[in-house]
Parts: sequence; C-alpha cells; structure tokens
Amino acid sequence: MEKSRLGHIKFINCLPLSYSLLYGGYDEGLDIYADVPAKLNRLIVQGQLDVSPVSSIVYAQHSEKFLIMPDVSISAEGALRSILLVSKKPIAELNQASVALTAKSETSHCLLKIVLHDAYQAVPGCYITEASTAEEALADADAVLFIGDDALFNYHNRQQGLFYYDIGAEWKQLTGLPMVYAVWVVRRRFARTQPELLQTVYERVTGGFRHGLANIDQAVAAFADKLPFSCDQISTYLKLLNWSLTPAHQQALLSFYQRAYHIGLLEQAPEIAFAEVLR
Ligand SMILES: C=C(OC1C=C(C(=O)O)C=C[C@H]1O)C(=O)O
Repeated sequence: MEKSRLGHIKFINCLPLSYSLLYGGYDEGLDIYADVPAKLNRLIVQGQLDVSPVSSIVYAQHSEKFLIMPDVSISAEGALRSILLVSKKPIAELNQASVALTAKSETSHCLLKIVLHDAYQAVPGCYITEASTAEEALADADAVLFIGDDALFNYHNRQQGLFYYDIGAEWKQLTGLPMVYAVWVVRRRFARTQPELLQTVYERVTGGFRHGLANIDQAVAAFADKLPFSCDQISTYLKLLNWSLTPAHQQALLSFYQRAYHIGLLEQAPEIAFAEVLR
C-alpha cells in the first residue's frame, strides 16, 4: 500500500497525537518524520513531505504551494508558557537591543517582532541561535526567545535577575485574539493527485488528537518518564493549548498575517485556502 509522508512535531505540544501515532495504531498508512518545526518547514517546502504541521507564517510565505488541512492547528487563547522571551532588560527597553531567536521556529520570530513593534515601538537586532539554555544565549544577547520544550523548561527553571515574558499573553493583550502557531499544510499537488491518501491523513491526525485527548492521563504518563517535567506540569501546559481551527482561529490567523505584512515580514497576506476532505 502506498504511504503518505507525514511530518510530526516532536514537542510536548503534540503529545496527544504522538500517543495515538505510537500506541493507538494511528500511524497506519503513514511514513512519519518527526522533527522540530523549522526542519519540517524546510522539508515540506522542498517537497519531501506530503502533509506536515508547519509554523503558521510558512503557509503565508508559500501559499501557492499549499492548502491548509481543516480542523487542526496548534493554538492558544493567551498565555501558554512555551513562547517565552527571557531577557536581561524589561521588554519595554528592547529597542535596538540584541535578541537571539531559537533556530527551531519561524512563527514565534514574527510574533515577537510584531509584539515589540506594535505594543512597545521597539525594533531589536535579531539573529538565530542554536542555544537552548538562557545562560548560553544570554552570553551574547540582551534577550532570547525560546519555543516548545526548551521554553517550557526555562519557564519552570526561572532565574533571579532575568525578566520572563509569555509572548502568547503579550499577543492576547495587544489584539484580544487567540494565536495560531502551527497549521497542517498539504502540498497542492498531493491534494490533487492523491485525494484518498489525503483523506486517510486527515482522519489519522484529527482522530489521533481526539483519541489522545480522550485518554490524556495515559498519554501524559506514557511520555513523562523521558521528559524533564512532572505529569502535573505537562497536563497544566496542555490545558493552555488548543488544536482546533475554528472560524475565530482563522480570523486570528489572518490578523497575524496582516500585522506581519504591515511591518514588512511578509510580501503578501494570503487568504486561507483549505484542502477538500470529508469531515
Ligand atoms: C506553541 C508552540 O507551537 C509552535 C510554534 C511554532 C513556531 O513558532 O514556528 C511552530 C510549531 C509549533 O511547535 C510551541 O512550539 O511552543
């Protein structure tokens, strides 16, 4: 049987789906490649994956290549702990400061620039870092932006004398909107030529999240041993996230694209074009 090539984010933010793929049989018919978002972004842009979660800004940069898979995203209503700015200075003092940005992400880079520009009239000098600890990154920078598990680790191991900002909370304060961090995109050619395979991927991903969330305590317990967090910390974190893609999320995503466009981070703010699936 022909298999679809599906990307998967190897962060706790996809733990409900990870559980179903590994232990619930939801991987059937799929060739799964798990990595950090920035790597998945590159692979699907290069055509090496058929469907993948990507940083939401990547859909806007390449909307001619992709359709969005309905009903799934990685979103949060506000604070989420895992889009975290760790700073030597208060956030209002970061104009022209040097800010290191995690190499694992793309959406959070734009989100931080929007928040700094639109809420604090600040334009920092940014560069990409491979560092995952605050000590290492702050040796050269005034502030560092982490995402995913690195951010959560820094959140739970806060140090005296540093300032911590939840950029999801900052976005909510600025706009009143939820934030859509990742969407699942489908290569347009795959959607056109392999509609049955796409339907299976859609059912595996949406059904996998449903199954993982319905069994969330077992799902958390299945991974907690291998993670530097307690079951409580993981469960509390997951309650801050949302994996749907409602009309309100779509509006919030368009608003993110508009703001990115206005400060020159996008050449255009695209419409959202969905892949056709039976729901
Ligand atoms: C909420 C998160 O969602 C994500 C953030 C992404 C980004 O900033 O590019 C991409 C995918 C998701 O992992 C997170 O990683 O903390």
